[in-house]
Amino acid sequence: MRVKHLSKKIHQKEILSDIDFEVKSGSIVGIIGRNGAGKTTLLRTMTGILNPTKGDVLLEEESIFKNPKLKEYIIFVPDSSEALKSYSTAEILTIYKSIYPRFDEKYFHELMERFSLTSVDKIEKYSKGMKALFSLVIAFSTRAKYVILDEPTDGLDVIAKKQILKILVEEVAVHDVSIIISSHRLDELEFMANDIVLIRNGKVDGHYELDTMKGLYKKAQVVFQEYMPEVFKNHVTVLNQTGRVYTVIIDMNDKKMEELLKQHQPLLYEELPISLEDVFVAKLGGDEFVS
Ligand SMILES: Nc1ncnc2c1ncn2[C@@H]1O[C@H](COP(=O)(O)OP(=O)(O)OP(=O)(O)O)[C@@H](O)[C@H]1O
Repeated sequence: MRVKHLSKKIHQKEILSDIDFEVKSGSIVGIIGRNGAGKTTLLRTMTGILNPTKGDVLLEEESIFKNPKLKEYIIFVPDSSEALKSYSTAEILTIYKSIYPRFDEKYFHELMERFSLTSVDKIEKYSKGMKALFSLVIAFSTRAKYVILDEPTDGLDVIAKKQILKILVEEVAVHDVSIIISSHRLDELEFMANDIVLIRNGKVDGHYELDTMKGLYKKAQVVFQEYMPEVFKNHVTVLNQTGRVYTVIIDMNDKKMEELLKQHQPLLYEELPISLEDVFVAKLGGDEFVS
């Protein structure tokens, strides 16, 4: 799937601007960014629910807007299943079977059984976790090649989250599905995403392979004789300070760092494993970050 120079205006306000990236087949792409960055608008446009103001979404070089039949290969799971709450499981099954010609009913029943989901006369009878699982059961039963998920584990307990993460990884491995997932849970994305697209103010701020992204920064614990010299502070992102012990993120492209370390001779300099969340904070700037 190629998102090609996509822009979207809503009420004259530019929400997305020249978004351009590719989703490789059989990969998991994490869409990250601060609240209001434009992630949901991007996902809704990639699914064909919203029309772009400019640009396109291509499947095998063909526009999903010019050839709407291609939308059968894409399914969007929004972050709340409120819309269908007064329908029964059987009614939802019928609706999706009519929209998705490759809907696999056998697989649907298999997944329902696997997640111990029983049929109900109204989806609102399901708990939040059961609704989230049911949405995924429907999504994967459509046999769509691209499954687009908005905050799939938001507000769920640990067990439900684990069940969801497991089915996502399995679907990619076994059925070669591609998953595009917007999440504030960077720890979860870190566990499964191949690529990360960082959205900032409606623009792509970076598209990285996860491992490459982590290689751009180093995390370290540093202790100085006195407090951290100001010049040093200007070159790092301080994540935490306890007394004279600082946990910092260092930009690997900052050539001045090596020199500063030699010059100021910290009493202790110890590298720590870096997480996606650390990189996010470093990129979007310390306390500017709101999860
Ligand atoms: N229908 C709409 N009318 C007006 N403004 C909108 C509409 N939909 C989205 N926006 C605006 O577009 C911007 C991006 O919203 P969007 O929901 O895409 O962000 P997000 O990154 O998904 O945020 P969050 O992480 O909080 O869910 C926000 O400023 C929002 O107010």
